[in-house]
Amino acid sequence: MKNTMSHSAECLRKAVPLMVKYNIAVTPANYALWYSYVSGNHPNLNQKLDSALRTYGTCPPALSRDLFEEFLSDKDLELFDSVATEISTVIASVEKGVGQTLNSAIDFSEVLNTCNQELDGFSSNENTEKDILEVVNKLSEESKSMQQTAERFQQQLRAAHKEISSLRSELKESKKAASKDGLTGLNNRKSFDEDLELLCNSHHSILKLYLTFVDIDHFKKFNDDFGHQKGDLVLKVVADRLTKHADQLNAAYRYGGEEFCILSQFKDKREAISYLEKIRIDIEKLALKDNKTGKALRSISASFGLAEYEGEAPEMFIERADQALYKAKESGRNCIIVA
Ligand SMILES: Nc1nc2c(ncn2[C@@H]2O[C@H](COP(=O)(O)OP(=O)(O)OP(=O)(O)O)[C@@H](O)[C@H]2O)c(=O)[nH]1
Repeated sequence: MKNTMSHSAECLRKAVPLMVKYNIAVTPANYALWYSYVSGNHPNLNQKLDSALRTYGTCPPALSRDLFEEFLSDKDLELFDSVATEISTVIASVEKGVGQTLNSAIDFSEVLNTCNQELDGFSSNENTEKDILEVVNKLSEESKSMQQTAERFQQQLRAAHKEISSLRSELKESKKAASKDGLTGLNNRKSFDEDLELLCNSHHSILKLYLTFVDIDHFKKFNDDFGHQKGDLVLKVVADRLTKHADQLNAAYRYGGEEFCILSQFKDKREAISYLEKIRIDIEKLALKDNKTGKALRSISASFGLAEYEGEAPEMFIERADQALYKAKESGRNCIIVA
């Protein structure tokens, strides 16, 4: 893969007309996808896109999403992001250069105007004076047109700069969205897998690493009695409780379905348990109401399975915390069990 700045800029430039041609929505995710297509980094991606274009004459949104997920790694997105940053920097420096040129053009024009005025009052040799005035007028005209061109150029650069800046912030947003759970807004399973791997591999802190599984009790019954939508509401309010207690050392995730998990760092198990106890009580105290009737819904509770990291593989760590959760359910639910 060619990795030069000009190659990257070329790819960015080529991506947009293709997206327009094939009627692709200009979202940051699609832009990154088509940037990748043009740069040819993933031959299989190109094959699949080409086949979609042959079949549908476009790439349907659902397929674009699948291709984005399948082919665009965080590394690709970082590369795309850094290309956008580089281009933005280049534009900024060119803009500065043009700004300076513009200023010198204005200076130049002023000098010429002054000369012009001085020459106006000069009358010793009419022919020479006329000649000089003509030259100065011509120079002055040229300087003005140079100034206009530079102004236009600067406007174009400003527009490009703005476009790249908003593209970068949108890309950041789309990356953020890719790491969050759509229903609860918590970190999603993908983020959990990444964070767990990272923490297990780099855990040398004086604090210990803990994993807790949190599972809502008798949730199936709640769904059955009040409907799936009310069930979703329960997931959201429980997620809110977890978020309320989250901080730099305690990150909460939706693991899947009605199951959540927390990656924490504490001095010891006692600290970890007292932290979880606060969350358990907060969930127990939730007073859910039916929005329409105002009637109180059934109270809810959650069970907790906690494991301290013992240097094992992440899967084993998960397994132990899961086992602890299983025991919490067996022990009557609404409690914390340590592996
Ligand atoms: N409303 C809603 N329900 C979900 C979602 N994901 C999973 N569920 C439901 O969560 C329920 C989980 O039920 P079970 O695993 O049997 O466990 P439980 O009823 O919570 O009982 P215990 O865990 O044994 O206390 C199932 O009925 C799933 O349909 C979701 O996103 N929204």
